[in-house]
Amino acid sequence: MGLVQLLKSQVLCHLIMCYVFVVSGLIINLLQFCTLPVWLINKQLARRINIRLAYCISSQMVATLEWWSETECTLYTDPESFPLYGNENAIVVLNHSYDIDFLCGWTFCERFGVLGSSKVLAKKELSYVPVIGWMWYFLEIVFCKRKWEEDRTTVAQSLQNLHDYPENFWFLLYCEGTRFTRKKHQISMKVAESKGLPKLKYHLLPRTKGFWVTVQNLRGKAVAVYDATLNFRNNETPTLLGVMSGKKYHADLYVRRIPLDLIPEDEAECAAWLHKLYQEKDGFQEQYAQTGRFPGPVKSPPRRPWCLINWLFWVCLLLYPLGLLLVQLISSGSALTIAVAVALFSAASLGFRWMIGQTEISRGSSYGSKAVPLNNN
Ligand SMILES: CC/C=C\C/C=C\C/C=C\C/C=C\C/C=C\C/C=C\CCC(=O)SCCNC(=O)CCNC(=O)[C@H](O)C(C)(C)COP(=O)(O)OP(=O)(O)OC[C@H]1O[C@@H](n2cnc3c(N)ncnc32)[C@H](O)[C@@H]1OP(=O)(O)O
Ligand SMILES: CCCCCCCC/C=C\CCCCCCCC(=O)OC[C@@H](O)COP(=O)(O)O
Repeated sequence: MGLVQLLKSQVLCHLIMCYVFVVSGLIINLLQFCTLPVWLINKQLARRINIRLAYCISSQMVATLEWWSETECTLYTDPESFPLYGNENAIVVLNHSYDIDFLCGWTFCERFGVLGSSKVLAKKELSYVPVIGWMWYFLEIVFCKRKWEEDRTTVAQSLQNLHDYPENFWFLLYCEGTRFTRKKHQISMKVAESKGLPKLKYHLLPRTKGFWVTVQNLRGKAVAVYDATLNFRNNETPTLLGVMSGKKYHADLYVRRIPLDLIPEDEAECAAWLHKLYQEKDGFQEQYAQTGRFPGPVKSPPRRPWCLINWLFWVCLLLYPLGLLLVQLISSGSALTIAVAVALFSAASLGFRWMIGQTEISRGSSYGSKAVPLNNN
């Protein structure tokens, strides 16, 4: 292990990264809060400001992946679709199998210039996570309780609000509804069996209602569905802590562009269409397992320097006051002050660990791990 690699793997280094991320994030959250009066006067201006403020937060995590861990992100896609990415509104359907699949998604958003405006159908619990969850509130992210009776109206309304959104966005849908685990897979395959659907090897059975409601409510705004299938080379199981420790991963993403007009409007037909899509995705994963690559040519966009520049800006801005504080603390010589500082430091470390834990499948929810009574209508 080289010296730089050794440095990157140090806990102290991770704590400093978390400190910069959280403190800059809270400053940005506060700035976002200050845009509320602008909403009343000029909603589109407020949205544009929030897109840029959100970029300052999410791009820090992208910079960690691209510049700190130097993870390689390869895109498999057809050259005709490539020029359209980033220049239109689209719904992205992605498999939910890795701790950092969202971060790989963000990396592609960054490379195609839609990181600040990118959206997702997210579980409500994430809206309470400081920095990211609070940022999402101002970005008009669509939250769901994963209780259809409650979600059907709120999700549709939030999607309708996006019709006059001023900048291009990608709307991410994890149709599996939760992250892949062996147990959740077994249960969802029992559901598939009871519904007479073919089994999937690499995916959970997709939940179709969120997809249908999204497609129906974004018609006229989004023009395509991007079917995105992610995998990692050499059976890598990437984690956020691994990325922060400077581990280099190799992500491969296969994207097919499907015009939205081709997706059926009728709910049952749309559900059948999505099930078929997941069977195809399963086939792509099987091909990847056999050959180590997805179909089609490779057309990877290069990483851009902006997220690194933003990150360095916040590092420089926030490390100086931290250094000053430490010097003052030590020179004060007061045992009580030092004890309080140690307690605060420990509490902050636990808070950082909790935030990182939100990305970990091993700490995921129990959603999808219990057999739900089937509605055989
Ligand atoms: C060029 C490059 C291209 C692309 C780059 C890639 C990506 C970049 C794009 C954008 C990035 C943007 C942001 C990313 C940043 C961060 C994202 C981070 C995280 C957020 C992710 C989440 O929070 S995922 C969880 C929330 N989302 C969802 O759940 C969506 C999917 N769910 C649904 O659609 C659901 O239907 C629902 C939520 C709307 C409602 O859920 P509910 O449970 O109430 O109802 P269901 O209809 O799903 O359930 C009842 C039916 O399901 C059957 N059933 C029962 N048990 C199971 C089971 N175990 N598995 C499957 N199905 C089951 C049951 O039988 C019922 O069936 P019916 O036939 O009666 O419908
Ligand atoms: C610059 C370095 C910064 C390092 C510090 C980062 C601290 C982490 C900050 C925020 C973490 C929140 C990220 C939210 C994204 C979580 C994505 C996710 O995958 O959610 C799970 C959800 O789909 C399904 O949940 P379950 O599988 O049902 O449970």
